[in-house]
Amino acid sequence: MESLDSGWQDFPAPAKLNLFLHIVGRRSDGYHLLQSVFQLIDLADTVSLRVSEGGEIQHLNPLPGVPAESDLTVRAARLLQKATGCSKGVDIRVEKRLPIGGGVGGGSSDAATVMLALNRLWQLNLTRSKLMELGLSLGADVPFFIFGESAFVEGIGEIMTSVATPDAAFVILHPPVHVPTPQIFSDPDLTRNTVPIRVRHFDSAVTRNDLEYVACKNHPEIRENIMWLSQYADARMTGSGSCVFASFSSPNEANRVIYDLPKNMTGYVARSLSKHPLHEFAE
Ligand SMILES: C[C@](O)(CO)[C@H](O)COP(=O)(O)OP(=O)(O)OC[C@H]1O[C@@H](n2ccc(N)nc2=O)[C@H](O)[C@@H]1O
Ligand SMILES: Nc1ncnc2c1ncn2[C@@H]1O[C@H](COP(=O)(O)OP(=O)(O)OP(=O)(O)O)[C@@H](O)[C@H]1O
Repeated sequence: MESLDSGWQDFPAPAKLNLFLHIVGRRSDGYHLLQSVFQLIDLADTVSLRVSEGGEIQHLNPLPGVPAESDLTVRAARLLQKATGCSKGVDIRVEKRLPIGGGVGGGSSDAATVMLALNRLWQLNLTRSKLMELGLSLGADVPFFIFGESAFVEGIGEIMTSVATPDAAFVILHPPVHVPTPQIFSDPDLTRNTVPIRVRHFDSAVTRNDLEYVACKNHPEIRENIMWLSQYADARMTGSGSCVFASFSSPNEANRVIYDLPKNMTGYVARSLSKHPLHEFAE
């Protein structure tokens, strides 16, 4: 949340891991009903914003292959303008660290950060629940980042309950494949009938990621990364992939795993975050 003389301010957009992800049904519109524990981690993009007068929204460094108009940060700012009639504008830059299409929610988190930050910078005073409701139209994970703490998530991603998760260090591996989320959800081999969990908690022994089988079937590199990491701890995929992760009790332990990483693999160490850094930007 650094403020620079030029009017630019920096805001973090942290990633998430799905500690487990069960598909428990499908709605008539094709969207899937899930149960998941979402965990915030301290690996983050940086979103820089500069408020302008006159209402224009500009993305100054769009991602390769993502036109500014379809970037989730621009869409988030436009959505807030439309919902509130705010006449101010904003210039946007994003320093991307989170792997795109990695299942760590990078695009959704960038969008949530723009919404939380503009709620303050444009003095909109929207409530957290209103921001969550608006954010759902941008992506299924946006409400979680606005909620801003570890959560047991249900529905298509919009129903959440705060849940305590242990402090942990994670090793996250990024197999070199891009997994389009719609491709995974539309695969005929996806199981959609996991029996719903009744107790809202996380137990790695009785949970899994239901999207993992289909993702590994289409992208063997994901299976290879899971196998490698499984030498050290229970390893599984996050979201619709491609990233896979395992949990360790200390950053030292996680760093030792990264030390062993073969040269052709990419990995990061991250720590659990108990609250989103911008949590206080909405009530
Ligand atoms: C599976 C998760 O990664 C868990 O974190 C997310 O819920 C996916 O979120 P996302 O990548 O932001 O996906 P969205 O942009 O909302 O949806 C992409 C596509 O995935 C499918 N989709 C997504 C979420 C959901 N609960 N059911 C679905 O069937 C839909 O075909 C949708 O068109
Ligand atoms: N700011 C943004 N950052 C990343 N991707 C964006 C952004 N805006 C739009 N996109 C589009 O969204 C797609 C999904 O990106 P993202 O990195 O959020 O996937 P993901 O980590 O798999 O998400 P999830 O965990 O929610 O499935 C990208 O392929 C890209 O086309």
